Amino acid sequence: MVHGTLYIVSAPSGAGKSSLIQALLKTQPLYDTQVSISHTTRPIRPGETHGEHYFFVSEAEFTRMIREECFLEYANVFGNYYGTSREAIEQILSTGVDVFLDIDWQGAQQIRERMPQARSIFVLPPSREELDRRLRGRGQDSEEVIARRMAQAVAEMSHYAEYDYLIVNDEFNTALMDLKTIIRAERLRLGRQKLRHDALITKLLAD
Ligand SMILES: Nc1nc2c(ncn2[C@@H]2O[C@H](COP(=O)(O)OP(=O)(O)O)[C@@H](O)[C@H]2O)c(=O)[nH]1
Ligand SMILES: Nc1ncnc2c1ncn2[C@@H]1O[C@H](COP(=O)(O)OP(=O)(O)O)[C@@H](O)[C@H]1O
Repeated sequence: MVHGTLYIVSAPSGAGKSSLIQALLKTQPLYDTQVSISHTTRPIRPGETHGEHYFFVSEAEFTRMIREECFLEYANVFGNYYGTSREAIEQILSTGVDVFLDIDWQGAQQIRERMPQARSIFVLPPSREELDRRLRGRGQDSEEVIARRMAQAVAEMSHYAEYDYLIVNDEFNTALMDLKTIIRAERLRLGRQKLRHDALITKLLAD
């Protein structure tokens, strides 16, 4: 069985990474690509569903999961804990499915250390003004929260050079095409193709 690829996607809040991942998933069958659902101690927002956007847990539960080494990575982001379940990821990858992690730069660093074969993608907005517009356009945050997010965005973006790929999400469909191109190229790597086309290669090279 060909092992799936783990993709890390990071971006400052509002750059459009959730929109890109969701649009990508719509074009890929579930047996090819899935997105990991993180655990978080952040309060649930209106419109969010437990087990769909996140698994919303208490700090006591999160601390227990850290102690029992349930997380492949975890980090404190904007004062709340977020973590990726080790068991879920390993199980999905072992069935040959590619998995996307929407995580911050701290989580990305931990994954790179533990799974050097993972691929990482950073998404940048086309300008600070546009990032500000997109945050406001979501209609989700107060003026104070937007100012805080803009400051945090600069801190997150300062880590862009640690990633394998960089996408500027200006025109949405172009950025989506860039994301699909990365995945397609990764699937065409020799190691993966050799396993996938083992029978064909054997036949072609037979005496
Ligand atoms: N390290 C880590 N970061 C995560 C995880 N899940 C989400 N994040 C990051 O936490 C940040 C806040 O996410 P969220 O609460 O959904 O808020 P929003 O994306 O800013 O609206 C984003 O940068 C996410 O990429 C995770 O499991 N691990
Ligand atoms: N290329 C784009 N052009 C214009 N608006 C965009 C683009 N990509 C995303 N958006 C919008 O920007 C807002 C933030 O996108 P979202 O995917 O929630 O960001 P993130 O997950 O990075 O926080 C959303 O309202 C989304 O519809």
